[in-house]
Order: sequence, then structure tokens, then C-alpha cells
Amino acid sequence: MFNFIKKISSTKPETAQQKAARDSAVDKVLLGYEVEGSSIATMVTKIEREGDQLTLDLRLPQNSSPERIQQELGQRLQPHGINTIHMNVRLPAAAKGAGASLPKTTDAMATQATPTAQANTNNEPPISKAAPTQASLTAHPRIRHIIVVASGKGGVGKSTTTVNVALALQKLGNRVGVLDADIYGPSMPTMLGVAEVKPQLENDQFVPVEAHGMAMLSIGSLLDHDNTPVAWRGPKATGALMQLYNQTNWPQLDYLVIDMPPGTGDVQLTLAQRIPVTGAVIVTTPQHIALLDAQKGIEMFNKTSIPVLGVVENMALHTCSNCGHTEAIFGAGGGEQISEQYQVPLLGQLPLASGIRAQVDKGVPSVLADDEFASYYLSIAKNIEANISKFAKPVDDKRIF
Ligand SMILES: Nc1ncnc2c1ncn2[C@@H]1O[C@H](COP(=O)(O)OP(=O)(O)OP(=O)(O)O)[C@@H](O)[C@H]1O
Repeated sequence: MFNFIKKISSTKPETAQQKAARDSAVDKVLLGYEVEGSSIATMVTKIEREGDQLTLDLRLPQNSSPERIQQELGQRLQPHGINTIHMNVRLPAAAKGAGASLPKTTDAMATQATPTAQANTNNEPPISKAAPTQASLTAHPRIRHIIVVASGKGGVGKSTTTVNVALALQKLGNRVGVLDADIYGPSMPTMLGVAEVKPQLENDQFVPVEAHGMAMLSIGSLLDHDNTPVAWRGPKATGALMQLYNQTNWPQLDYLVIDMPPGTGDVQLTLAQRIPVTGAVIVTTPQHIALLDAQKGIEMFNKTSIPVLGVVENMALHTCSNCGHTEAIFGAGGGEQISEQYQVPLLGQLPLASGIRAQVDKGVPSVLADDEFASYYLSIAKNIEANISKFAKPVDDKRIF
């Protein structure tokens, strides 16, 4: 694409600690800097830093001004020790003129305060859209449906639901894969009892781990023990997740179920823009605050044109194992209320039961154990299957992974 960048090595080598601190500061600046209402972090396709030199490959929206962005980013990054920013910019077709009309680089640079910034325009055919949209994405050639399981709030039982629903879909006769994209707390390997198994690499492609007949890959397998999830925020996290999706030798699957990180931040938004998702399942508890966050999740999926397949209300009721009394510990009717408000199906309500927790802790989720809770997850899986075909995406057979 753009030719450019001569790397100038920084004078003093950084310690690992300084490097992590500076990388994290850069990520924060990128996350906080918005271009036309979206964080620029969602537009970064490649990021490299060597000392005080930062190189960014960017896909910018049509009406953005690369020059202004360089300058403003430069001002924000200079306090964090970045003195030169190299920007490789791709603009959509209609904005080709805008790119071409950049002031002559040398003059512009001469008038800029340090840090200096260099933009390179692209000789390749420009992409036709500013940011990918769901409508522009075609299905993975070997994966029929991709379902993302999301929650607005952490700790509501999203991963427990993901693993059991995936196993239930398999029990219904489907070939199923699971992608654990929860950078803040990857738990699939433990819940599936394969925490010790590392994925292999074959011809630069990950080979998913076999877990009870499912193909499983977790972001957790890429994190070192001393690499805190915080260091994976922003562009790095998105890049790692896209790598897991793109550079994995996924077998032929009817469903790939993705356990998303909780919340509605940039990582979720980027995934929503780049992975061809058939639909989203939102997990919530009946708690007021969890419901508010679930609403945000639904709205994010609506904005990114991802169909919401439905809502799962987890920890809906608790039955006391001693006296048999049933109580709505986290409130009642929240899932129904959301499903009515947003006109999305209520896929199921799960009880708060120590048995559900105990089974995932053992690495043998309820559906595998075929315990008294398995039928709840099977019913949710059946509800998903009942409607999914109407949201299927067109297949692109030419795509090579
Ligand atoms: N229905 C349930 N009954 C009892 N315990 C449950 C239920 N669902 C989940 N849990 C337990 O609640 C805890 C949180 O669940 P889980 O890790 O699935 O949530 P999460 O939303 O994925 O969390 P995070 O956002 O941290 O990834 C776990 O200990 C899990 O075993």
C-alpha cells in the first residue's frame, strides 16, 4: 500500500516496564481520540512503535482530515514520549480527492510543532467504504452461522451460558466451534476442562483445541501469565481477536459461538464491524443495573446492524435447596420487559443454582453432565435454531483463510 517509513532507532533502549507503560499510554490516547464520533482505535489496522516513533496504518472515514488528525494526535502523544508519527492512510473512494489535496508534506511538516507527523497516501485502489459494515461482510466459507454472546455488564453468567448453549447446539446435531474473545477474563478453556491444552500452529494458522467434540480457541491461550489483560486493550486486543478469527484453521462448522468481552466498548464495536455475525444473544440478570447495560448492548447491535436473536435471563429465580422456597433474588420480569421493549425474543430463563456453577467449575458444564439444568440450555438452543436461518449471510467461496 503506502511506501514510506524510515525507522530511526531511539537513543535509549526502553526497559520492559517503560515499554509496557508507554504502549498502554499510546493505546489510551488512541482510544480517547475520536474521528467522526468513533474512537480512532477502531480505525487502526496496524500499529507499531519503536522508541519515540509510532507507525499507524489507518482506514479513515470519508470526510476526515488526515492532516488535522496527525497534528492533534501528535500533540496528545508527545507528553508520552512519541516524537514522530508515521501515518499510512486509506481513504474511501469518494475521499480520494481529499487525500490528494493534502498540503505538500514538506511544507506542512515545516509549520508543525514537534512531534512531526508524516502521512502517506495510497496507490492501491481505494476501499469503497469508510468502515466495514455488516452488510458488506460475507460469511466465512466454512462457518454457517456466527453467534456472539454478549452482556452489557460483567459477571452475569455470559460465559456459563455460552459454553452450555454451544454444547446444547452440538447435542442437537450441529458441528460447533467456540471462540473465547473475553480478553478481560477468558474462561472457556477451564469451563471445558482443557485449560492445560495449548493450540498448535500449522502453516502459520492456529489449530483449535478439541473440547468435547467442539473446536475451541481462546484469547487466554495467547496471554502470558505475566501479561495482564489491561495491556491488551484497544487496538492490540482487537488485532489479537481478529487474528484468532482469521488465522485459525476452523473446521467446517454449523455454528461458531463467540464469548464476547462484557460491555459495549471499542473492542466489541470493532468485532461487530469486522466479523460477519449472524446474530447476537444478550445475557442479563434481572437486576436493574444489568438490564440497563443489556439495553445498551441491544442498542449497539442495532446500530451495527447485527440482528439480536434474543435475550437470556440468567439467575432468574432461586430455589432454596433446604426448604424448596423459590425467590426472585435479583428481581422479577426484567428479561420479559426488555424483550417486549425491543421486540426481541426471550430465549430462556435460567435458575440461579449452585449446580450450574459447580459443573462449569469442574470443566463439565450442565449440558455435558446431562444434569437437571441441561434442559434449560437445550430449550435456548432450540429457540436459537428456530429463527437463525432467516438471518444467514451470503457465503463467499472465494475467500481463502
Ligand atoms: N445460573 C447460574 N447459577 C449459579 N451460578 C451461576 C449461574 N450462571 C453463572 N454462574 C456463576 O457466576 C459466575 C460468573 O459467571 P460467568 O463467568 O459465566 O459470567 P460472565 O458474565 O462471563 O463473567 P465475566 O464478565 O467476568 O466474563 C461464575 O462463578 C459462574 O459459575
